[in-house]
Amino acid sequence: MTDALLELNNLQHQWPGQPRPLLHIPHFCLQAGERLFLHGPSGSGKSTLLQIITGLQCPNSGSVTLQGTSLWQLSAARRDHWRARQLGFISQTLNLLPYLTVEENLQLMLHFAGQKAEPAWLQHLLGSLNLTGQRQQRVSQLSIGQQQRAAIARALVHRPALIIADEPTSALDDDNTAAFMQLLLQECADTGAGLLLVSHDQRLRQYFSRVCSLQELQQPAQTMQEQPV
Ligand SMILES: Nc1ncnc2c1ncn2[C@@H]1O[C@H](COP(=O)(O)OP(=O)(O)OP(=O)(O)O)[C@@H](O)[C@H]1O
Repeated sequence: MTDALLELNNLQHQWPGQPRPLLHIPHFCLQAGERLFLHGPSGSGKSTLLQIITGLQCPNSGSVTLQGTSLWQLSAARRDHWRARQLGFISQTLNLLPYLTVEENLQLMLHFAGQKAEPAWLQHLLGSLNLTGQRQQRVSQLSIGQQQRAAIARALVHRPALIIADEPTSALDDDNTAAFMQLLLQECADTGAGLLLVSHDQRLRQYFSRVCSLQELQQPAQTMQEQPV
């Protein structure tokens, strides 16, 4: 028995037209409550890996196991169901609905997750992300940094077991980055969520218990190096 939250085994992926596999990860494990900062050069495959873990892109081979369930063996409907309830994903493209308000975007996420809004939690979440004044504004009327914070709120609103973030601070200033990280760490501590965050932003490394490069994940399991901070 293992209390692994996320486990990858013999994962391989090659995009059509590429001469060789982009990803080959023999073994990777993230425990519940663990916070991992993953980095690597542009184009090395970090976003591709996150798409595979979040159920958006099927790998060529290998397994992605989440809370003991093999993600890519589920039907598409059950995979969607799992994603809505257990996953909080902050993607580079944000994927908010622009014609809805910030609050409506959050309510929609809660609806998909089968949850009801807790007013105090919504207030705390939006306040922590400095979005109280934007709550009733349409996403299309927000600055890019405000949209990024709204996407963060949406990823956390249903209190997921696994939080995946792809460059979540690319449009944030220092104060908003610090506030976001404080909220994220508090959320992981409160709920025991695991966190996998991909970034080029070296300011963020200090907040993580585990830091590694994608290249290190691609080495055979017995020589894999992890670098504590
Ligand atoms: N849908 C796709 N179809 C074909 N090739 C793709 C697709 N998505 C990504 N790639 C290719 O896979 C490689 C890795 O891209 P990916 O976005 O995963 O890298 P990354 O490490 O996240 O980069 P960055 O740090 O710049 O965001 C690139 O060569 C890219 O062109």
